[in-house]
Amino acid sequence: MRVYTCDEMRQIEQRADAGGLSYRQMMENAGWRATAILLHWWRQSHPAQPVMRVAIFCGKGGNGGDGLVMARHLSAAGMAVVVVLCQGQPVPAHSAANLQLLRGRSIPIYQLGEAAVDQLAAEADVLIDAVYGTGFHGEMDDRGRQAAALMNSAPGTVWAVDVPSGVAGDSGHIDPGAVQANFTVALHSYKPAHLVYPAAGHSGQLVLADIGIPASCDPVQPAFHVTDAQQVFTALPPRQQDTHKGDFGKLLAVVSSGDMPGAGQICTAGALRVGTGLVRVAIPRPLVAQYAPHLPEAVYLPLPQSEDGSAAPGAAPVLEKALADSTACVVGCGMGTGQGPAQLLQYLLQHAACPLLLDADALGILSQSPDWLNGVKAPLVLTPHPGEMARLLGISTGQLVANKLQYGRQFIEKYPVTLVLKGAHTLVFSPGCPVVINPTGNPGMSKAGSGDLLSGIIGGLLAQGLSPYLAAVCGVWLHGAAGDRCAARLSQTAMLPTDMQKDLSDLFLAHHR
Ligand SMILES: NC(=O)C1=CN([C@@H]2O[C@H](COP(=O)(O)OP(=O)(O)OC[C@H]3O[C@@H](n4cnc5c(N)ncnc54)[C@H](O)[C@@H]3O)[C@@H](O)[C@H]2O)[C@@H](O)CC1
Ligand SMILES: [K+]
Repeated sequence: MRVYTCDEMRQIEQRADAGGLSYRQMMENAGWRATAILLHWWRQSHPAQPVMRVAIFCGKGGNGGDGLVMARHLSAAGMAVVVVLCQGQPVPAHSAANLQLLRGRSIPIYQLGEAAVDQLAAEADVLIDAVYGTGFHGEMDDRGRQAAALMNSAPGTVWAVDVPSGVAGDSGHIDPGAVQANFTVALHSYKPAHLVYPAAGHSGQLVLADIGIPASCDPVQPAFHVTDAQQVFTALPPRQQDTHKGDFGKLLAVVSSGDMPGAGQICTAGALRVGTGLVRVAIPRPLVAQYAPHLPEAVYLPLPQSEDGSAAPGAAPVLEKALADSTACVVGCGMGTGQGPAQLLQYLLQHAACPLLLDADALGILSQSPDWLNGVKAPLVLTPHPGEMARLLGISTGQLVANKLQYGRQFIEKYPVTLVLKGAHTLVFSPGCPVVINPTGNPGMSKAGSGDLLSGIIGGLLAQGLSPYLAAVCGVWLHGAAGDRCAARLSQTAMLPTDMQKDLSDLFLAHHR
């Protein structure tokens, strides 16, 4: 799946133009393809109504030019088209030329603010948002907001060309007046804002339009990447015949306290289900009897327990031998945030040579002392949800969510870790790598225990020798894909993280692993 930034798109278009596909032709192709897609949808969804009433809201740039091309083709197809110029006359020559082509045809052209426009918007079956595209920056001006408000309040279906107006294609910043589209026709490639939530929620259903640009014009190292099954199963080598458990890694899981025994159990199961050779579980001693019947494959490292049910202060040295013998370590799931767990985390950060995954309570402890990340030798993977990430940064969850890409990038610049920022379309940030957008998963996974399973999956892949970046990217994809299978089997409402273990095995079976 192609995802290119607005800047990359400009370079792609430059290369296409230099290669002989003119800007004017690209605009013609964009308007023509978007028209074909719209007509196909209309004829499928409204078979008894041959004439669609369309109001096309055009800005002054290239996006508006696409709208003007659509006006010509929709009118030629017999649709009742009106054009509303929202920012006066088009500026780029190829947009202006397309306005010129409309003169002399029976297509009414209005200026935004004319009395008839409100009524036309209210009567339109389809409203086309061609106000701003990849050139949008900053805040919407009054006219942009006025056009967006008309489209958003109209009863018809809103189709956005390229990007819903008011949504910044790269950062995903959403202007308060932004268009809420039912459909968005993305030109040549998806833009980050189509896939990164909450901006993605403004696009409605996405349709990708080929506008004739050859793949040779695409960037060699794009800034974003969307994971697919092929990448995951290439990174996970098949298990060879002549192997033993030592070939598949040893994971140390430092997890659980008295009131959260399940978190560590789900994490451990996740690690085992992705094929880890050996999982050692360090938990407060009284929990061992609870765990063992459910997870007989695990090896237990009992820790002294404090009164609050978590590991007691002074327990850390118990980990020494197991840590030295591990190929990865997961810390946090349900372990508590008191003095004992804080000491365990600090010990692991100071002593681990193997990759270390920090989740849940480990992130809670870390938010009190983020400087603990300085000077850590072990490769680190952090798996916060937005609330945990906001606490780590000392900002509100709202601030974080509105600017996920910016905060994620800044964080890995400050601390060279692999950051898995969880949520719909989880993001993975890792130094020197493209930002990865995960396409799998569904709202049925928004349940306690889901993150613990993910930690176990990524931890297990780390233990088997995948790099932090690949372990995170593949782990997040597998977790979401198992969730999608589970939702199809049990419903998003009823599915549980523990159910997803079966789907994880089905997923491996389906890919002959
Ligand atoms: N460059 C090309 O060759 C192609 C461009 N195409 C279309 O052109 C779009 C990009 O065109 P443009 O770069 O002209 O820009 P846009 O059409 O996205 O932006 C419209 C105009 O609004 C201005 N603007 C941006 N932010 C504003 C704000 N906050 N307040 C007021 N005005 C603001 C921009 O400077 C621009 O003049 C693409 O999204 C796509 O729809 C397509 O026709 C395919 C080919
Ligand atoms: K638009």
